[in-house]
Amino acid sequence: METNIISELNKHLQKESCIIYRLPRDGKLMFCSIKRSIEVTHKDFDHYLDLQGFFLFPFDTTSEKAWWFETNVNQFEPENKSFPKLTAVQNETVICGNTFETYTQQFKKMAKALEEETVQKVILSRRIQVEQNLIPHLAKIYLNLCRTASNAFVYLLNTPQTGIWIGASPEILLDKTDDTVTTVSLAGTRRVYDSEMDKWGGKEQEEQQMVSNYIDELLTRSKINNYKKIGPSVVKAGNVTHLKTLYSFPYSNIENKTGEFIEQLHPTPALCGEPKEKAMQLIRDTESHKREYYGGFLGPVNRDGLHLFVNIRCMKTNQKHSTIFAGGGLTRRSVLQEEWDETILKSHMMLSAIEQSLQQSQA
Ligand SMILES: C=C(O[C@H]1C=CC=C(C(=O)O)[C@@H]1O)C(=O)O
Repeated sequence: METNIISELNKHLQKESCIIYRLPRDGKLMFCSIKRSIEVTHKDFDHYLDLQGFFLFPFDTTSEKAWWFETNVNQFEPENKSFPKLTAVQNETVICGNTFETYTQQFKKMAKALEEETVQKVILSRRIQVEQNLIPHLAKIYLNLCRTASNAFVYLLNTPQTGIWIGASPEILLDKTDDTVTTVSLAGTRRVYDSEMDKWGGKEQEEQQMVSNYIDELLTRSKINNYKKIGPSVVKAGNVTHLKTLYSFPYSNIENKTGEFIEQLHPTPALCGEPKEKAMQLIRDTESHKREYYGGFLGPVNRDGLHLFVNIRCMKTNQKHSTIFAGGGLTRRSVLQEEWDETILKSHMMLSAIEQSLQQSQA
């Protein structure tokens, strides 16, 4: 059966452009062919809400384009949904990326801005490169991600405009199902094995609280008073856990102004920082890479719903190499080595999926 899915995936990947996605906790793989690619902005966002398509927005709309892809969608339901567990990464020698020295300099620059209270929180990200052509293995990598990250939105996107991206995001940006809108405040990271609430330190609770405060303020400013808030609770995302607060409110609050609302919501302090503009500038001045679509958002839309996820735990790939993006929230309480280790931890789900697929290909 698995060979079947892999050959379906490979067939689909032969196309010049395509998108494959699986919604969280869903057994169905959605295969989308792209009929049209249209450059969009937040302003014309609502125009596309009744059509069948897929949005892709970058982290920073001043440096990359945002897209709406009109799609034809076919559903594929694999029979075997009980996926085995992945092995841990064994061969770390294939990887390289920002050195610890570069990361240290960037951390120090951000720590100074935190110390001087220019910002209260800022996200420092880095890239981890795999020096290998992973394109022949993408179908297997994708399935391996579906196995490990059952709570995540798992996608694979290939378009001439954006290149190939693959990821398994645990973070909803905005979901609209049956006239209810959901968003989340997700932040703070720990290994899966120490996931009980009382093990969470002040730094993680504080950084997640900053995201919640930001959402609370936005909802109040937008005069959305009838919202429900649940959490924070501990949620699992592959090999890590996060703190999550769930927000929901009736769609009527943002009807005809969903794009405008999203423009204010994204990027939250889970990906940018607090205050937003200063954190954004600090990221532009400090990181030596462009985030491109990492930290942006993406997901399908049609008349029945809108499912947007923040593009984290993702990788961009081409025939020469692949780049995994991983970041973490810095506050005044951040410790250099712990933040560096956290980026390694966050990249492990993708690295394990790669490693496993390479082993499967050799077997
Ligand atoms: C920025 C990332 O994660 C965000 C989401 C959850 C927890 C995070 C944290 O603990 O720092 C980040 O805010 C990433 O995975 O690259």
